[in-house]
Amino acid sequence: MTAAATFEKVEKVYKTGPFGRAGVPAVRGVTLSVPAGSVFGLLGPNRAGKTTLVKLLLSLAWPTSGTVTRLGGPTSARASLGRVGYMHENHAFPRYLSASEVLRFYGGLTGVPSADLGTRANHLLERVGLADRGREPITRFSKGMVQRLGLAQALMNDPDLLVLDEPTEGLDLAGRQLLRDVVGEFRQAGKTVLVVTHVLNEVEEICDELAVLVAGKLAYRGRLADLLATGSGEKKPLEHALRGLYQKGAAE
Ligand SMILES: Nc1ncnc2c1ncn2[C@@H]1O[C@H](COP(=O)(O)OP(=O)(O)OP(=O)(O)O)[C@@H](O)[C@H]1O
Repeated sequence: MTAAATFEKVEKVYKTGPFGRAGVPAVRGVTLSVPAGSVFGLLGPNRAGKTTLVKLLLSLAWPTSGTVTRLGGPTSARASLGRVGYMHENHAFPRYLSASEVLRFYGGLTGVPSADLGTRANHLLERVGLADRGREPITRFSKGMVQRLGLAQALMNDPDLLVLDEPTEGLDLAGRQLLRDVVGEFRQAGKTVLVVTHVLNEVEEICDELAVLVAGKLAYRGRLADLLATGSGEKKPLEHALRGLYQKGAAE
């Protein structure tokens, strides 16, 4: 099976302190493959290294050692970034832009031909329920509206790999359904979705496979169904299984 992303013996130590002499180990010896066509969850407690793995995948950071591949090539091959959509946890869109301008700006950055930017932006504004607000400055947007715009932005380049970081944060029920629909379309099209989340319902509803990081190390990699089986008989099987992994990982 081909992989949308691979991490091979990856270590990431952030340099801190005067002259970068101190180091924070964020990822410790992670070997992991995200199969193409899967809806893959990345879970772990706070500071586990989840965002760091995503940054390594998106060339926003570089491993201290080990190798990371994206869509079949090294992450240094920037062209493949044009096939990735990234819905950030905290969108920092330029506040002076309108929603439509945000989409056209980011679409341009990810290689959407300029002749297609307007049509694509209008289509996606409609898709995420913002068709009547496209000309408004986003300073007037609520948190949920910015989140919907973030989803539209991640879809501008019709990506093969969609990375969602805490995607349901701030979304109402209709917004969550929209997100599930989008993920369903990716699954049907044989495309890959990588979801970083703390929301367990979300994991149970959309993910096929998952990886659990604890203190920078891989604590579990496998099918959701198999992890759920380890917590079977419990009222909240996934929560029970994860709690066990988190405790074991923290003690190592
Ligand atoms: N730029 C940075 N410089 C120094 N340390 C960093 C940097 N970014 C992250 N870290 C540290 O790396 C570790 C892992 O952080 P990371 O953001 O990857 O975790 P996370 O699993 O995404 O956490 P959360 O669930 O809290 O968002 C933490 O100890 C964090 O303080």
